[in-house]
Amino acid sequence: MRIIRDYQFVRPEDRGATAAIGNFDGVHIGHQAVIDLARRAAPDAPLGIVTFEPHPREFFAKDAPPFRLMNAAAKAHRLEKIGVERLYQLNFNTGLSGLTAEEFARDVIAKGLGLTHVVVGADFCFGKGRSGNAQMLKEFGETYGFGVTIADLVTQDTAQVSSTNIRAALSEGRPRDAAEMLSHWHRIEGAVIQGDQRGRELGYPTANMSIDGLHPPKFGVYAVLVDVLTGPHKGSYHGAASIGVRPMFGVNTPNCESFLFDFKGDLYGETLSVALVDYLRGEEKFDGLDALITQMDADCTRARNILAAL
Ligand SMILES: Cc1cc2nc3c(=O)[nH]c(=O)nc-3n(C[C@H](O)[C@H](O)[C@H](O)COP(=O)(O)O)c2cc1C
Ligand SMILES: Nc1ncnc2c1ncn2[C@@H]1O[C@H](COP(=O)(O)OP(=O)(O)O)[C@@H](O)[C@H]1O
Repeated sequence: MRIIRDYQFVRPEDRGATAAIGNFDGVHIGHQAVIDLARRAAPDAPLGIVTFEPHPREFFAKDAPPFRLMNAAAKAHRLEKIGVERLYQLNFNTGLSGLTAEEFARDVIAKGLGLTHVVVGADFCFGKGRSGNAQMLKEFGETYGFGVTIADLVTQDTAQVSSTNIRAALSEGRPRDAAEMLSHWHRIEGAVIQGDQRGRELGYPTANMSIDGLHPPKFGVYAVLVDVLTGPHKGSYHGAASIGVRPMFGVNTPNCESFLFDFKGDLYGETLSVALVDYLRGEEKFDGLDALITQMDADCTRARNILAAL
């Protein structure tokens, strides 16, 4: 998969794609259905995605609480996994956000990216002030020479599959419900950073990751599948992770800390992808470290059993 960030200087081999347009936060089954339509609309053309970084909501409401299900790198990984060949990850700035609907259709889709076909969800809005809708895109396509497919919204058990419902499932500690809507585990992806070096003293070294900018799942302890994506320890591991603020130690910045079972080694700086499988319990403040360690032992036994049964 090639990532193209600037729509004004696109190489000839990156033009002529069929692409789905949207934010695709989570890449859930609704998104995948839209992407499939793009694939089927022109099976011989490269399959593309047009998306925006930062997410337009982050751009317009910089102080709003974090809501993203995945960062840009995690989204790119997921899209590559499902067969996307061109990721047009457009820089969402004053210039792009100021284009009218027609300018976006003409200058970005047609002239800039040279797309032959685009697919959007039925609720798609685009252009300055969200003034363009799916039907208008169809008309612009006729004028500027690209095909347009409007995808229906996908539903499951009557509830709409949406990034919003996935966020709600995660906030309520229901990662399996989120996974059902995603068709894959919800994952937190990023680099392993330094913590307080306390874990190793507890007998539980934990690989720490920032969750900055991400929608926070319910704070607490999870059974997790951990993929180490880089470095000498590349591979898949079972583990237990704690997401939250560590009330035992009075820390305020939330993060994600994973203990990998049957593993020893240095993970600092490596990229991890941590899949949330089951929520085990809330974060607690114990009377002493021994009580915390006893509880962590129990958490790990439970997590091992859950993960062995997958
Ligand atoms: C399975 C598991 C359960 C945990 N439970 C709690 C908890 O209930 N309360 C808490 O404050 N921290 C909890 N933690 C977080 C630990 O306190 C933290 O990983 C440890 O302090 C190491 O921090 P460090 O990586 O910054 O050195 C848990 C961690 C793991 C791996
Ligand atoms: N089984 C393991 N699970 C997670 N990390 C481990 C494990 N064994 C060794 N490590 C290493 O130890 C580091 C965590 O140790 P810890 O004392 O918790 O330090 P920190 O506070 O910096 O996270 C990890 O980042 C990783 O490099």
